Amino acid sequence: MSASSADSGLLRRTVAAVVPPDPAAISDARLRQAQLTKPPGALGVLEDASLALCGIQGTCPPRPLVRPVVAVFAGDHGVHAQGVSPWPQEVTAAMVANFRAGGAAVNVLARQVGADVLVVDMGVAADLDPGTDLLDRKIGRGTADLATGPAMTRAEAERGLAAGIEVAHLLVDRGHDVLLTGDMGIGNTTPSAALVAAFTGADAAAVTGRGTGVDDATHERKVDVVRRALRARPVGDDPVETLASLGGFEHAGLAGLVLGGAARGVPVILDGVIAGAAALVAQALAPDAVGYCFAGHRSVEPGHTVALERLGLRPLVDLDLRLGEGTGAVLALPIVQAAGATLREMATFDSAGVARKDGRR
Ligand SMILES: O=C(O)c1ccc[n+]([C@@H]2O[C@H](COP(=O)([O-])O)[C@@H](O)[C@H]2O)c1
Ligand SMILES: Cc1cc2nc[nH]c2cc1C
Repeated sequence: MSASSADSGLLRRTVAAVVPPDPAAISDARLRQAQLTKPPGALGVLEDASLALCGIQGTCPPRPLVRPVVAVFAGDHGVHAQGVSPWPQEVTAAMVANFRAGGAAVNVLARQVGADVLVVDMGVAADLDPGTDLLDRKIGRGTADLATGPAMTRAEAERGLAAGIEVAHLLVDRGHDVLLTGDMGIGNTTPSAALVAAFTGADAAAVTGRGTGVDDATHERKVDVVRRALRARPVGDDPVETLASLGGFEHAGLAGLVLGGAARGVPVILDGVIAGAAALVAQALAPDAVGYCFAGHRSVEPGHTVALERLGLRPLVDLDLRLGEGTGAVLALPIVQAAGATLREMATFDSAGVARKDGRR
């Protein structure tokens, strides 16, 4: 079997394995929520998150999330040649080294919450030192330039999706019970904007932001690149082709991680606009996969808000972050954990002997 048919086979099987979150566990969670010693609804979004967690795990109350891991998918982008980022491409590889040394923001935040950080090389344009702290899934040394043609071949996009699925299986097999998405790739807010525009129909100007902090001229160039790519290669109804046309290797890996996590019944906490764009790919392939996702935060990038609306996910944290790496997902982890803990540990009106609103005991 060729690599490409093995990849498309894994993708097909994974999509078929994604079932909706367990409705019985969700309805048990709703009943239990109503019995907890608080006015109904008073824990707000935590209550919704607790129901979602029960659905994902297929049990009520939900199991505690004790083995979190951030998978940081890294890749470079041919579209960098269009001058869409003020940062040199070498920063991608340099930041990967920083993640591995434990010095990046995501490492600091991950240590705060006891999460492991694992880097996945999806296509960094440099040779990286091998090691157990790095998964080598390199598809190429950066994608092709999406401004002048498809960023990836279909086979490359399928390779990336399959790699992400395999990473999900590997991490769950290692005992991780919640997967957090991270990304690193200079230039990757441009393909993210293009994917969001492609999957939502939004205008390029509405979804293209300032990424790492680009000036007005660079921002205009980004919008133009996204608009021209969408015009040159109109979006069809095949999500893998759209991913290949406009996306990055890390988007493919992240979309695969979402599909793999959903297929394994494990919650996935999404980070910012790169993860949001990738989740749109996963949603187009397997709509029920979104039921396994939490939106960790809302990034400053305008395309992220558009993506979250299409995904139907409410961000748990909104702190004007625009870093990526998984930082927003990591900050949201304690909120998801807290949601489960309240459902698991709070007393009920009956157990605590607290009178209900109507005076009934
Ligand atoms: O997560 C986000 O929403 C986000 C928003 C802006 C920038 N980033 C990060 O910044 C890099 C891409 O920015 P740029 O300007 O080079 O396209 C890449 O490494 C991303 O992880 C990430
Ligand atoms: C320094 C730096 C760190 C990053 N982390 C994620 N994206 C990044 C982009 C830059 C430029």
